[in-house]
Amino acid sequence: MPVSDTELTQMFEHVLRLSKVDETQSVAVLSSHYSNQRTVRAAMAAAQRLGARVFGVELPSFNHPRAMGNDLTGYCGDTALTGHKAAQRALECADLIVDTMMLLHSPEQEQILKTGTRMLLAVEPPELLARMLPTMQDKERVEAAAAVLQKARSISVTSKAGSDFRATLGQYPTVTEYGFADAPGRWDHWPSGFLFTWPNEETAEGTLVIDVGDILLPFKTYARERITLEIQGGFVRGIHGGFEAEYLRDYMAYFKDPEVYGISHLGWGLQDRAQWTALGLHDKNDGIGMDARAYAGNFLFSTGPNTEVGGSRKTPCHMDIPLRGCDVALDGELVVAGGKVVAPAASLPR
Ligand SMILES: O=c1ccc(O)c[nH]1
Ligand SMILES: [Fe+2]
Repeated sequence: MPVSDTELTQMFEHVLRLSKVDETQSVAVLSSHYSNQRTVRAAMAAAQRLGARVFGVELPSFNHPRAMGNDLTGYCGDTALTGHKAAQRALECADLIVDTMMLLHSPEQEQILKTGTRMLLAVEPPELLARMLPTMQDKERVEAAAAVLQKARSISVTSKAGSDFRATLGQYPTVTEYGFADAPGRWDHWPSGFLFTWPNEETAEGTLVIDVGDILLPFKTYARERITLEIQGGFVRGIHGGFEAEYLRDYMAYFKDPEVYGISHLGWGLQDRAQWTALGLHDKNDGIGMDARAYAGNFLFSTGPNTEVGGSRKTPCHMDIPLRGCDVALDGELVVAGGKVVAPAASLPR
C-alpha cells in the first residue's frame, strides 16, 4: 500500500533517532540518479528535523559493462565511489551516511566504516520500510542471537530436502542487522532483522539443497525444482538438478571468476514482520528482496565476496539464498528447527 511522504519522513526520524542522530551530528545522504528520490528527500528532511548538519552526495551512476540485471546486489565490489577520493573523503567526514545507492560488499564501505562513520543502507521501497520499521526489540533479539553465534565454533545445517552442511566458525566476526546504525563504525540496513558470519576459510562442506519454494537472489525467483549444491573446501564444486540448476550454473559461469563459488555469509532470519511470500508480490526492480533475507527461521547462505569482513574475495557475483525448513545448529545446539527459530529464548519474537 502507498506510504505518504509525511509518513516516510516520520519513519526516517524514528530510525535516525535510533541511529543517534541529533544536533551534534552531521549526516550525508548518498545517492545516484536511480535512488528513490522520495527516500532521499525524507532522509534529508528527517535529519534536519533532528537538528543535524545535513548534506547530499550525489554520484554519477556506475555501470559495469558485464553487469546483468538491475538488482543492486547483482554486481558487487565496484561502485560509483570506486576511485572517487573527493567523494569518499566528504563521506568519511560525516558521522552518519544514509546510503540510497548501495555500497554494500565494496572495499570503500569498509574504509569509510573504519574511520568511525556509521552507515545505514536504505534502498527498499517505502512499503517495506514501513512494514519492517526497526524497534529496540529487534536489536535486542538479534543481539541475543549474535551472542550465541559469535561464541560458536561450528555450524551444521540439515533439512528434509537433503541438506547436510557444516563449517567451522571463529575466523570471522558476526555481523548483525537490526535496522539502525547506532554505534561508531557500524553498518546496518533498514529493513533487516537477521545475523550472519562467514565460515572459516576452506571448511564449508557437504550438501545444500535449494528446495522447491526456496528463493534465489538476485534472480528474485522461487525455485520450482530442487537444486543440489555440492560443497567442498569452502567452495561450491557442483550444481545439480534440472533447468533451475542449469540456469544457476550458467549465471555463475558467466563471471569467469573461480571466486564466485566461494561460500560467503551464513546465518538465519529473525524478522517476524518479513514474509517468505512478499517477494512474489513485488516487481523485480522494486527493491533487493529484503523479506527473503530476513524472514524468521530461514537459513540464509550466500556465495562470492568476503571483503565485508576483510577477506580477499572481491568477486562481483553475489548469490543470497535463504532456505526454508532447515535445522540449524551451533556447536550441536539448535537455533532453528524445521525452519522455526527455537533458541536462544531472548531471540524469539515477543
Ligand atoms: O542486508 C543485506 C543485503 C544483502 C546482503 O548480501 C547482505 N545483507
Ligand atoms: Fe548477501
